[in-house]
Amino acid sequence: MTQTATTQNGLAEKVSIRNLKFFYGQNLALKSINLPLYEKKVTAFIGPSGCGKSTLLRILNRMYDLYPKQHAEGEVLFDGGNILNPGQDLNLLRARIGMVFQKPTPFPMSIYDNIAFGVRLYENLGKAEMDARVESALTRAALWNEVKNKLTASGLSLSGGQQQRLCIARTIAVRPEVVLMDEPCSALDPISTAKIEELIDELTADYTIAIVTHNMQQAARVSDYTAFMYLGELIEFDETQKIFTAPSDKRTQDYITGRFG
Ligand SMILES: Nc1ncnc2c1ncn2[C@@H]1O[C@H](COP(=O)(O)OP(=O)(O)OP(=O)(O)O)[C@@H](O)[C@H]1O
Repeated sequence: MTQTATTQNGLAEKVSIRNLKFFYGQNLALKSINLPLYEKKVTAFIGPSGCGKSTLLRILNRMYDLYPKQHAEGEVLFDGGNILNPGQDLNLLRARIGMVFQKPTPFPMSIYDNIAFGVRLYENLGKAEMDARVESALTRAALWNEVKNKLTASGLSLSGGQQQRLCIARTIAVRPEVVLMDEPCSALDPISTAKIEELIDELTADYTIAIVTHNMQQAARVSDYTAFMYLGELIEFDETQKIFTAPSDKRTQDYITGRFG
């Protein structure tokens, strides 16, 4: 049973980040961040290089656990539980909070198996059910028509833009609740970028999405909420339209108008 807190503005907080600090060794990279991710909304993280956007995203599915000497303090509440707790089941967490990386990273296996591989880790589906799951994930990721006749071809044989859509299909095939995207279009041409942006728009019907982007226009186009970060701090969080038309903080204003960063 999913529990989600509803806030005063009527939106449900799928993830609540509270007093979050993050350390690389002794270095404090995030300074007490407080932020909601609203359910079935897209939240963009923007800010100059090194401000902590990727660090924040990687905390949300405990990617940092793979590295010694990195640790987080505070709370990241996901359906009421703190995912930073040592007892958190990381496999389960990563099935529920999936991630798409900057560079498309298909597995060196067939298009079909790229999708089925992750599903098999969590579910024991029969052939017909798995076929249906693969088709629906590829359809949701707007890739089915391009690959339906070559599902046994290697995922690596696809173009960069197709590979990124394959990675998105792979992520949603395990039916996560939250999808994290770390600059998902930075390695793509404008047409593939437009496809991914359309896809993000469609996915928001079912998923809560957090996206890191350097591209201001992209943040303005795809997100409902925007968090502006600077030097490890969250400077401003608000509706995207407000951030881009009437930000409260001068540093946000300077950044979105290209005065620094
Ligand atoms: N593996 C690491 N070890 C030590 N410090 C790190 C490591 N990764 C990031 N940092 C530091 O943490 C801070 C935040 O980095 P992060 O990559 O999260 O920023 P970012 O906003 O995503 O930057 P960019 O836009 O350039 O990707 C920076 O000061 C960076 O130098």
